[in-house]
Amino acid sequence: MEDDFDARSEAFMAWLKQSGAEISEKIQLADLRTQHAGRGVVALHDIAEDEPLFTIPRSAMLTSANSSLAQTHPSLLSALPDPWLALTLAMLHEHLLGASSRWSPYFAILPTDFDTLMFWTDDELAELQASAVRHKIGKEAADAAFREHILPVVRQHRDVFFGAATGAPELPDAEILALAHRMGSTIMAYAFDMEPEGGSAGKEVDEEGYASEEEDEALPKGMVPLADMLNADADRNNAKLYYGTDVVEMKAIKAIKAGEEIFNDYGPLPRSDLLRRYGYVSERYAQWDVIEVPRAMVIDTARTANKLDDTAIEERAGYRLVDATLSYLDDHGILEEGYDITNWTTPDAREGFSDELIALVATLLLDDTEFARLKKKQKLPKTEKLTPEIASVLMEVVKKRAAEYPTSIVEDEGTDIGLSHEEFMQTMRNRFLRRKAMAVQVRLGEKKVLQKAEELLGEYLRSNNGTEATANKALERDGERPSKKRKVA
Ligand SMILES: C[S@@+](CC[C@H](N)C(=O)[O-])C[C@H]1O[C@@H](n2cnc3c(N)ncnc32)[C@H](O)[C@@H]1O
Repeated sequence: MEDDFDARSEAFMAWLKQSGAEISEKIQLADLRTQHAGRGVVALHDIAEDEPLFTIPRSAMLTSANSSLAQTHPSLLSALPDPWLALTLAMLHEHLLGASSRWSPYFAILPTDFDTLMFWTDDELAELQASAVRHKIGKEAADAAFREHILPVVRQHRDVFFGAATGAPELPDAEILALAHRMGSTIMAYAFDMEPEGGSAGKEVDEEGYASEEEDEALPKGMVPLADMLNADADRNNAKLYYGTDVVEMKAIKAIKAGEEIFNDYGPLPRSDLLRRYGYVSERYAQWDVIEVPRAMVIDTARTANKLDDTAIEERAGYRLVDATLSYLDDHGILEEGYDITNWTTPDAREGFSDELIALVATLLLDDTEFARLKKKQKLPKTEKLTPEIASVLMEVVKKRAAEYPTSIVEDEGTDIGLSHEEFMQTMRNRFLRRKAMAVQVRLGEKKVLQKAEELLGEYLRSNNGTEATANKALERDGERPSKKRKVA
């Protein structure tokens, strides 16, 4: 490779050691560009489980509290509404300081361009077809936040950001915003949540130890040099960052063989979110792919199945086109913008659907008397098992959602099957082809979740006589309900 890639890696490692980091002789910062994975950390020798890989002093981390701006103008940072914006401004200032920044050798190895969805063109985004991730990119929201909170601060404090203070020439608004996006996106893909000593204290985690995205967003962010050079590949994680008082420590959590890559854990993300946040996809994340079905689609489908009128719908679901009212389901925390259908690990059709989605459909399928009884008891329908009526509605939703994607699984699979390594690298070097290939993986994963849903719901309905059950629903509502009554609450 003919650029200064290796020289920058070496300068970074030397700077890190001077900053007080202790780094095991058994690991190396490696050039993984032939795998299209930038830099990564690899084992040079066998490493035992629990062995320390490196220790970074908290003082070497780039946090808003450690930054140069915090030393000279702390009020500019404390006035910002969240930790992400504070670190964005601190990093923007540090970037303008250039060679005078304490972190300049670190900045020299951080990315300057990204494949995260924020930076895709409309044509590139169109390759994601009907993926719900297109509505979650947050580009406008980030842009609005930078215009409201970053740009005015930089403009009002020209003397802090430009000229003699930093050595940087004054920049036009568009360039300041572009820099803010670059720093903001670096934080999204590289920063760690700065947990207090002892790990995830204070934040609520699920049974697998992951906090919700909202929970994570509230934590202070910090850039941890070298810890953020670890790539991730779903469940291949073999190292973990531990938080001490003055240092953070990366330790092996499994035995690692010489030559193997050392991986962190970015979480159980569907490929859509991996692409949105980190700008890459890998087949191993397919296990966490989801398809989101919009609430309105579920409600419309259930309403048609149960012939509910608008007043009844509004009372049950708070669904009104103009003015969403608080409703029974909303009060019970059931109403979400959309519902994720997740991948199956068993042949049980019920598995991929959340309790909230089942509760929504089940409530909308109740007749008036059942609904009144449920409301009186302030309960929700039971959601442990599917019923043929619920399965029929879900089947219809799944088919409607699948119809929103213009190409089939077979067509998508034809686009990138059997690439040689050279062809793969060729694709990866071309920005449009690379992004298209990643978009195809995302949309294909979502279609496969839908395909599985259709297959398992179909099997369930065939063995539970679902079609007949749906047809009976209208009769039931007209008072000809068969005597075999389903207990719902
Ligand atoms: C925390 S950084 C890891 C270091 C990064 N490779 C670098 O060179 O700066 C996260 C970024 O690394 C890349 N990355 C991480 N895991 C990867 C993988 N398994 N395959 C390809 N790229 C990966 C993505 O670009 C991601 O946004």
